[in-house]
Amino acid sequence: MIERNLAPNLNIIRPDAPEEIPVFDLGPYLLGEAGAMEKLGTELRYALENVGFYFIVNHGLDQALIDRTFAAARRFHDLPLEEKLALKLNEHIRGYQPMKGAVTRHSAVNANNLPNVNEAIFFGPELVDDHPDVLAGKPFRGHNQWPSDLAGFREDVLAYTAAAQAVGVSLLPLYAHALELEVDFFLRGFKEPSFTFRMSHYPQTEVLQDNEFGLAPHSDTSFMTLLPENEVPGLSIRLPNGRWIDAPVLKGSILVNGGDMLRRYTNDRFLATPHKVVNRSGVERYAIPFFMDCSYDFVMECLPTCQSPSNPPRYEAFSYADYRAFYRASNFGPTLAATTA
Ligand SMILES: O=C(O)CCC(=O)C(=O)O
Ligand SMILES: [Fe+2]
Repeated sequence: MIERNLAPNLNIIRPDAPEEIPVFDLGPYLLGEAGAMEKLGTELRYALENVGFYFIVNHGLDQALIDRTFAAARRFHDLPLEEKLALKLNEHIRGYQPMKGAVTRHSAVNANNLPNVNEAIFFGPELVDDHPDVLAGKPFRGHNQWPSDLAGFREDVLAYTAAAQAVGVSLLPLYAHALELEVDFFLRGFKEPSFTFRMSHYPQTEVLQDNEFGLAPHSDTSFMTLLPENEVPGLSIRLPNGRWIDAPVLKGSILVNGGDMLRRYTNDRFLATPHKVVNRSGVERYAIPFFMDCSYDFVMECLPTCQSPSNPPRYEAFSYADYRAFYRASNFGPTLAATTA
């Protein structure tokens, strides 16, 4: 059972916390240069203990594929509403969530009460019809819903999610080093990563009500979120010193952050830093965050290097499905669907 202790460390404002989001060049590490893994891993520890966000550059994800995926998000959201509504979000977090279709109630930093001014379509791992989990009706293990009439869309989404997953997995040895664990520690738990891939559309909005956002202040649920650089601004981040900053723009980068599953797994050692979106750019904004988690059946037990007799585990062991079910229940509003990622 997951208890409702949502995010204690978010309430602690640390005036001394850094204001900069670190930038990591993955080039030498991906080439296997001696010492590169240890150096980056140590820097990653600092980033996740003190900021909760970092940029990666030279990450190996093809920019043409990123561009095509942004274009695919636009093409999807340009479809007539009836076609999108035919793919209505199902209980497995796959499908279309209409504009203002969800309230982010699950937030430790703001009392959100108005629906988010965005629409989105969600995908998860593509499972074959006779996958044992599908046949068994396991939660969050259903089918993706694809638009019938959008040439190349499915191929682009599948190529992008495979590529983003490869980037996420390539970072896992750094997380292991950061947490003083054997280098392949997380690779074992992430053999078949769970993920949610979200393609969001934020219409440009000049006038917002009080407490209304494109996406209200929230922390992600994920172990790791990968967000490719967006040419349209709108994302801001609440740093651990309590200050909101606009996310810096860094050409060709991917912004990575930790969510609540990482925070719980690390006994609150690594941050799940809140962020929000408001699109006042004057143009339509699209975003393609990839939320990556461990294998479906893996159980996250408080990491050995994140506990001690004076710092015992604060959370019971949990699986991806346990956390998603808890999140859905705690985020569910009386009339509106829960937000999903
Ligand atoms: O739109 C963005 O830039 C960020 C989106 C986000 O934070 C989310 O979908 O969880
Ligand atoms: Fe987010």
